[in-house]
Amino acid sequence: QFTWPSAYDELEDVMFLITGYRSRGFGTFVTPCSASPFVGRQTAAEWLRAGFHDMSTTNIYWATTATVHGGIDASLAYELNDGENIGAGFNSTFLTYAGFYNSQLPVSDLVALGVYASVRACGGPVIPMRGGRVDATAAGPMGVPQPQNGAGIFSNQFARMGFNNSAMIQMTACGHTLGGVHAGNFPTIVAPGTVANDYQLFDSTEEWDSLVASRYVNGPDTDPLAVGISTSSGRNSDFAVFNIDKNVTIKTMTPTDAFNKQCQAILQEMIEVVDTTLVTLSSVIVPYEVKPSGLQLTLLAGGTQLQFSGYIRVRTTTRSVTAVQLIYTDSSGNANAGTITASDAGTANGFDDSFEFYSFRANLPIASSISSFIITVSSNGLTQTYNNGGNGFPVSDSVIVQTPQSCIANGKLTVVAAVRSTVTTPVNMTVTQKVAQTAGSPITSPLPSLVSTSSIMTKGAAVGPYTLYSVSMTGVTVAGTKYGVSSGSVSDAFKDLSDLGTACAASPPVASSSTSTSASSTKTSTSTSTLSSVTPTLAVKLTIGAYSFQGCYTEGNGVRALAAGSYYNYTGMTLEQCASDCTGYNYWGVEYGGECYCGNTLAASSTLATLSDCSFTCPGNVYEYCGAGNRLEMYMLSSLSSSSSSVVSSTTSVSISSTSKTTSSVSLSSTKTSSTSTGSKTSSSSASVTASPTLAVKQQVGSYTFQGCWTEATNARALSGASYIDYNAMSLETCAANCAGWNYFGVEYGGECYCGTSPNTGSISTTLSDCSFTCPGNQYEYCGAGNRLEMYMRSSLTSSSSGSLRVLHKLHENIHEQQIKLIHEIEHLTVLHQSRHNLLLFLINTHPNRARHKAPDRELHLLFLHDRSDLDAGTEFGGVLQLHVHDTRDVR
Ligand code: HEM
Repeated sequence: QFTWPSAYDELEDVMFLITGYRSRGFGTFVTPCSASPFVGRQTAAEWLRAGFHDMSTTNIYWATTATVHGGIDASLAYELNDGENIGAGFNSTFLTYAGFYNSQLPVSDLVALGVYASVRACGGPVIPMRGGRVDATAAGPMGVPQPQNGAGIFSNQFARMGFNNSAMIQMTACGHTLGGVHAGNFPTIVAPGTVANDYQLFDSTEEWDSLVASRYVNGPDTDPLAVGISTSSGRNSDFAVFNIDKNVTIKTMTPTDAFNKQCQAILQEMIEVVDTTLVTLSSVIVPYEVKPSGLQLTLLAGGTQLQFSGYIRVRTTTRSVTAVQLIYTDSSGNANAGTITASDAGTANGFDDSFEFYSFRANLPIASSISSFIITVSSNGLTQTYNNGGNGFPVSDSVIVQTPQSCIANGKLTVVAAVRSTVTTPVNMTVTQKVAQTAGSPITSPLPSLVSTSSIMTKGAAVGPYTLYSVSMTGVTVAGTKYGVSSGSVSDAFKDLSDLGTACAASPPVASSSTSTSASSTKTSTSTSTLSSVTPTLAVKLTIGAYSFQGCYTEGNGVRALAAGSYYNYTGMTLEQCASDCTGYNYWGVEYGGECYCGNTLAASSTLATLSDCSFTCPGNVYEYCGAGNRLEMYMLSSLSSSSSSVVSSTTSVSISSTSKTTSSVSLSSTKTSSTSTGSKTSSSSASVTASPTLAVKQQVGSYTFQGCWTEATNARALSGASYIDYNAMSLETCAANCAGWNYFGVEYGGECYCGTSPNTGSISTTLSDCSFTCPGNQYEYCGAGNRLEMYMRSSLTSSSSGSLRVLHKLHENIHEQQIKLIHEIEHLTVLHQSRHNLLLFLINTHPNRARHKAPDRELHLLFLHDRSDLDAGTEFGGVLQLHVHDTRDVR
C-alpha cells in the first residue's frame, strides 16, 4: 500500500473504482467480456492485443534514446498505419484510453491496465499491475510479429523482446484465448463470408479459458491461425509458435489451473517490459484500505472559519463498516484538535474489491486550522486507526482554490484562490487541457496532447489571515480539463474543471471585528424578511420565490423523497438555483449541499427530521443551508399550503396542425405532465439547453423521437424485431445505433434494447414517471424500468403524414385496436400518443393495395374515446385543431 498522497493515486482509482459511486468506469468498457460498441468485435480482445503490439517492438539489444524507446510506452499510438498494426481496434482502444489520460496517468500505464482489465473482465487471473511507465512521443521501431513470418523469425523476434521459446508459446496462447481473426483484416486467414460477422474466434468462446490450448492439443481445433486456409497461405502462426518445441509447452497449458498460472506470470512479464533507463516501476498496486478523496478547504465569509470537506474511501471487501471518523491535528501540532464524523454516501466496486465512500463537511476555526488527520474505521465491533504510515494524512491550508467563487461559462474560466497572507511568492493558476495532436510520425496519434497554460493571479482583498487572488482565462474547454493554483512549492491542484459551477459566487466579504458568523450547533429559523441588517447571516430561509420552507426531511425508504427530477452542482448550488431548476414542481429540496431534487409529491416514507440535521451550507451561498447527507432542505409551493386536499382541474391539450396538403406537416405537441400524475417526470423540451447535463427525458435521439413510457405487449415483447442487451453501458444512443433501420426502438430495465416495426398489441403508453431507471451508460438519460420501455420512433414517420385529417368512421369508446384493423384493412397500426384518459392518436399504415386506389398509404388517425366527444365520420380537420380534455381528479 502506498503512503497518501502518492504518484499512483489516480491509477489506483481508475483500476479499482469500476462501477458505482464516484467510480471511474474504466473496466466497464470490457464488461461483459464480449462487450463492444461494434458488431463482430470484442473490446477486451482489442485491449489485450494492443498490450502485446505496444511491447513487441522492444529491442533489448539496442541503446535507447529519449524519444524512441521500447517496452510498454504507448508508442503504438504513433504506429497505427505502419502496416504492422492491422485492424480498427487499436485506434478505438487509444480513443478510450485518451479519456482517462492526464498528467497523473500516462497512456502507457493505461495500456498495461487494459491488459489487467481485459483478462479479469473475461474471467482470467489477476495480472499484478505496477505503475510509472513513461509515454513515448513518437513512433518506435518496427517489429510486430506477422502471421506469415515463420517459426525461426518468431523465435528471433521474441528473443529480441527478451523472451525465450516457451515464453513465446505461453504469451501467444494466453493472448489467443480472447477474440479471434477478422476476415476483413486477414482474408487469407479467414475467408470473407464464411463466418458470422466475418469474425472467427480462436477457440469456441470469447471468454478467458484454456480452450485455445486444449483444443489445439486434443481437438477439435478451429483456431484460424493453426488450421484452415492459413495453412495453405503460410499464415498458420499459432501452429508455427506452439509446435516450435514439439508442443511440449502448449501441452502443459491445457488444464485451466496451469493455463491461468502460466498466463498470470507471462502477461505480468509482458506489461513490465519497459525501458529501465527511463522507468522505475512502482510496487504492485493494491487498493488502499482507507483513502481520502476530493478534499477541499474553503475560506468562509468573515475569514474566521475554514470549511473542510471531502470523502474517505474505505475498502469494504471483507468487512462491513459502521462508523468512519477523522481526528485532526491543528496547525500548531495539537493532535486530537477535533473529530469529524463522516457519513455513508455510496458504494463502488472493482473486479475484486468493494468500497464505501464516507463524506464529511465541517467548519474549522481559522486560527487553529488543520495540518493533518488520522482516520478511524469501526467495523465488526472493532475500531481501527489509519495514520497513513505514521504521519497522518497531510492537509495544507496555505493555498486553496475557492470553488464557490470560481466558475466556468462559455469558455471563460474564473478562478479565485485564498492564499495565507504569509505566502509571498507569486500565485499562479494553471489549466491543463487535452488538445488533439496535429502532427505525428508517421501518422497523427489518436491521443491528445496535454497543454498547460499558467497565468499569474491578481492580488485582491484580505479576508482574515488570507488574501484573495483571482484570474480569468478565455477559450477554455471543460471536458477533460484540469486546473489548480500554486505558489512556490504549495498548491491546490489537479481539479476537474467540470466540477465548477457556471456562476461565480461573490467573494467572501472582508473580515471585520463586528462580524459574527453562526458557528453554533443549534440552527435557528429566521425569516429573511425581518432582516434589517445589511450583513447577511447564515440562517434558514423561510421563503424562496413562490416556495416556502417545510423543514428538514429524510429521504424515502429505498426511494428518493422527491423523484421527479434532479440536478447536481456541488460547487455552486444555492436555494435559488434549485428553485429555478424545479420551476413548475410542487416541491423541491436540496440535499448534501449540492443535490437538488424536484417532485410533485413527497414520498410517503420521507419524514420530518430535526432542523439542525440540515447543517450543510450551500456551496454557492454560505448564508444558506442546503440539507445534509440523507437530509433535504425542503420547500413547497406556498400556494399549496392554503388548501389541504385540493381538487384541481387540469388540462391536457393536444394541438395538431396540418395546414395544407403541400406542406404535409403534422406536428403533435402535448404537455408531458399528466393530469393525474403523482410524482411525474418531466420531459426536457427543446428549451432546456444547459451547459451542464441533467437527468431528463431526451426528446430526440438521432433520427428518433421520444414516444413516452410504454408497457410490454400482451404475452409478447412490445418490440419483437431485434434485441440487444448491455446492462453495463447501455445508453439511448447505443440502442438507437443497434436498432438502425427499424421504425422503433425502446430501452427497458436499464440495459435491454428492443427494435421493431411497430409496438405489438397490448403495448400501451403509460405514466411517464414509471420509466425511472437511468441508463447505465449515461446517467443523464432514462432507460425505461421493469416492464416499461423508454420508447422512440423514427421521426420521419410522424412528419410524413400527409393531407388534412379526416375521421373515417365514427369510433366509440370501447373500440378495440383489432376492430380498427378490420375496418381499415390496415397493415399495421401504431399508437403515437395516448393520453391517460381518452385521447388516442394512431398512425395507420394502410394496406399496399390501397395505394392503387390513390388512397394515401399512411394516415394519421385521431381517436377521441370519450362518451361525450366521439367524433363523427367525415369530420375534417384543417389548419390547427385544438382539443381540450377537461378532467377533474383528486390530486394527492
Ligand atoms: C507470433 C505471435 C503472434 C502473431 C503472429 C499474432 C497474430 C495475430 C493475428 C493475425 C490476429 C488477428 C487480428 C485481427 O484479425 O483483428 C491476432 C489477434 C489477436 N492477438 Fe495475436 N498474434 C501473436 C501473438 C499474440 C500475443 C503474444 C498476444 C497477447 C498476449 C496476442 C493477442 C491477440 C488477441 C487478444 C487477438 C484478438 C484480437 C481481436 O479479436 O480483436 N497475440 N493475432
